[in-house]
Amino acid sequence: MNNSCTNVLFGEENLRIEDIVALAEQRAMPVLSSAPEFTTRIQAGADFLDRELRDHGHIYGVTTGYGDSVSRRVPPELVAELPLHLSRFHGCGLGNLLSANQARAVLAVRLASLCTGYSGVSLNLLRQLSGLLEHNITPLIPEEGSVGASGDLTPLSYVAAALIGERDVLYRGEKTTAEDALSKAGLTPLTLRPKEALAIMNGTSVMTAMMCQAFVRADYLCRLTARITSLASIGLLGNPAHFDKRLFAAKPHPGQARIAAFIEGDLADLGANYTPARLQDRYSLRCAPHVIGVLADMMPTFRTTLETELNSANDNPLIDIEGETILHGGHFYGGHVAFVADGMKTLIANLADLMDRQMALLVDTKFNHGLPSNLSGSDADRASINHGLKAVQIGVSAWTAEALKNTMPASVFSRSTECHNQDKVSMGTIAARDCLRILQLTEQVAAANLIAVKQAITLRLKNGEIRDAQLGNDLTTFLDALGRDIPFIAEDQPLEGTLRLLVDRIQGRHWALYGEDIAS
Ligand SMILES: N[C@@H](Cc1ccc(O)cc1)C(=O)O
Repeated sequence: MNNSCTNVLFGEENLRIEDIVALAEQRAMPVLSSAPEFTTRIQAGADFLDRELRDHGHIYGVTTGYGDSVSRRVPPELVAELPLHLSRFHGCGLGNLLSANQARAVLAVRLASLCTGYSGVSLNLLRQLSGLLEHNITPLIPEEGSVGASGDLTPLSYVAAALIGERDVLYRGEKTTAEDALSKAGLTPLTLRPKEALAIMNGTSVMTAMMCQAFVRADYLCRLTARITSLASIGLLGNPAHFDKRLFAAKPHPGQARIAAFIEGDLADLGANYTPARLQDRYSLRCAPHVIGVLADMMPTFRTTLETELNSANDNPLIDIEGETILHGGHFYGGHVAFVADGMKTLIANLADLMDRQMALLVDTKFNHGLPSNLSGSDADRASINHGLKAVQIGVSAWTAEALKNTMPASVFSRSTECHNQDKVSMGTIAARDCLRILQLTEQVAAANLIAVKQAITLRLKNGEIRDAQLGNDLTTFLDALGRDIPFIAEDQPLEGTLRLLVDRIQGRHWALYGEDIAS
């Protein structure tokens, strides 16, 4: 991971997923464009809204109630109070709070949408939103309560609240009131102009933020699973010919071919004298590129879809500045993000399942071609009391089962809600939360497999069944790095600490893997 701090410019070029992740991980600071085209455009949107209100006096969400309450007319003397009500009546989120990292991603993603200039918000609002990021004031956002169409209304109401100095935030690592944090940071609580609460809340920014972070984790896990497959193959005395590029030219899914090439490269130094234990390995080795490759092939599509959403005006109504019109539609609908999340979570859970099968082969003397039971490295006279990785493998089964269970698509569970105004919704935020949970579980499975493959290869080297030189440079460097984190398991020992450390390493994208992202 690159730790140098850069700037991410809002209001000019399209943003990339990595920009959002860098802001979330505090490796970047937001900068609002000072280009006259941008500031003029934003100002023009706010001015047009003011004019519309003055001249015609009838705008959805400005002079009407919200959603199904559209036919309720708000008299001019109450218009100014309406945004505050929207932010407050949606203050009903429940469940776990988003992490500070996630909350920063949400702020950044919402800022990106508002900077497209279709929401009619003031420059002042954009500055305040950017100010929360700059001063690291992160709203405490409960993760439950969004149906993902009508936007992430409830979780985003916590962003609106922080901007106006209501509810709680994290500031300098401490929980405090938004009012207190704004004052300490030298910011003035925002007074919401007409439509501004709706503009902050009426979009897909929570699910999109979650999926930007999921995307980067999925990319790393995709490559890590290829590396684990290489090591599992050596540990099981597998056949490297399964990854021959001629095979993959004959069935040329590009992502699948890349994964096969990664593994083929890892195994290239095994040499002509190496004799695999079987002519054809079981599918969890032989078909690994076909499993990992599906994710690798879908990642570019996931990127395009997420980045289109990220750089879009996901709000309603939109202000068409050039045409001086108000466009009423449904751009708060998170169907695309929901599908990316539902699709990605299935592909990630398949990686968990693949690694679970690989580990099952490694620990079982019926399949592991001469390795000790449960990969225990104990001396022979103490083998009767040592159980090696038995419990870790049971854990892997549990994490895998839970990951697979969570693959139930969320997007098909649309509920008609809000007096049947929102009678078809995306459930994209639930899908994104599932996806993050599945990523966590699969990272745990990968951590366990790292212990297993490292132990298996160490045992092979000890027994002289393979030689150091056969591992090649990349695998040697990787195994050396693992050796600094993972003990050789001779006598039984608790491995929770090692597993947690490895999960942190994975989430921090600690090891360079194949020198490239899958979907860069
Ligand atoms: N998303 C709705 C607005 C809305 C806002 C808040 C609600 O509670 C309900 C609906 C629309 O644009 O039509």
